[in-house]
Amino acid sequence: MRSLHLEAEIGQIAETVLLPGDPLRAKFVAENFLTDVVCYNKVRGMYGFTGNYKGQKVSIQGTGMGMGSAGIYIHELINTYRCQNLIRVGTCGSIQPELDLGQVILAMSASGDSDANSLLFKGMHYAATADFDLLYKAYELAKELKIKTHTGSVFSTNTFYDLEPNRWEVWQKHGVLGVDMESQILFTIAKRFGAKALALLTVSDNIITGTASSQQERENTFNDMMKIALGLA
Ligand SMILES: O=P(O)(O)O[C@H]1O[C@H](CO)[C@@H](O)[C@H]1O
Ligand SMILES: O=c1cc[nH]c(=O)[nH]1
Repeated sequence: MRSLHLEAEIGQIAETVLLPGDPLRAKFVAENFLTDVVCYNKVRGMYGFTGNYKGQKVSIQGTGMGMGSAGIYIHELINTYRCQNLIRVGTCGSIQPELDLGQVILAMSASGDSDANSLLFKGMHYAATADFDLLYKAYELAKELKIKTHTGSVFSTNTFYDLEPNRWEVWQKHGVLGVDMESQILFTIAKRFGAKALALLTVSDNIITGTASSQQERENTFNDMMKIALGLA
C-alpha cells in the first residue's frame, strides 16, 4: 500500500525519520551521511531516502515549507508507514539577541499561527510540545558531542515575510527563541497519533537584526545539527 503523496512500499521507511523542509537537504544528507541508500519517494519532487547510519536504519523525508505541506507528510508517515520517531532538522530565524547564527535550538514547545491548530482546538490554545524522551536524549548527546545548544520554545508561522513591523516583540518578551514554519504541526499531529516528535533547528538568520549566515557557515553548523539528529536514530 502507498499513501497519497508518498510512493514507498510499506517497510521501506524506517521507524525514525528525519524531516527537513528542503527535499534537496534530504538528498544531501542521504548522499553524505548514510550508506546503502534507497530513494523511496520522488512524488512532487519531495525526495525521501532510507539508508544506514552506524548500523541503524534511518529515513530522511523532505516536507516542503509551511504547516499545510509538512502536515501532509507527517500524517502519512505516521498513519500509513507507522513511523515512530519524527525529528525535524530545519532552519529558523532567531528572535533573541544572545542566539548566534549557526547555533542549534532543541525545540521544547512550539506556539504558532496555524489555522489548523486553532480550528482543531476551537479557538483555544494547545501547547504543542516535543517528546520528552527524544528531547532529553538530544540534550545529552549534544553535551557528549560538545555541541552548544539552546533548549526552549519556538514559534511556527505560515507567513515567512512580515508585513507589519514589530511582529515578534511580544514573542521575544516571552522567551521564544526562534521562528520556523513546521514544528507546531509536527508536535500536534505526532501527539494525536501516538508518535514521538522533536525539532532541531539551526539558526540561519536573526530576524530582529537582519544578519544571516554565509553558505560556508550554514554547512558547518548544519553538520552539528545532523550529528545530533542521526545520533538519535
Ligand atoms: O530549512 P527548513 O527546514 O525548510 O525550515 C525553514 O526554512 C523555510 C523558510 O525558508 C521554512 O520551511 C522554515 O521552517
Ligand atoms: O522560518 C524561517 C526560517 C528561517 N529563517 C526565518 O527567518 N524564518
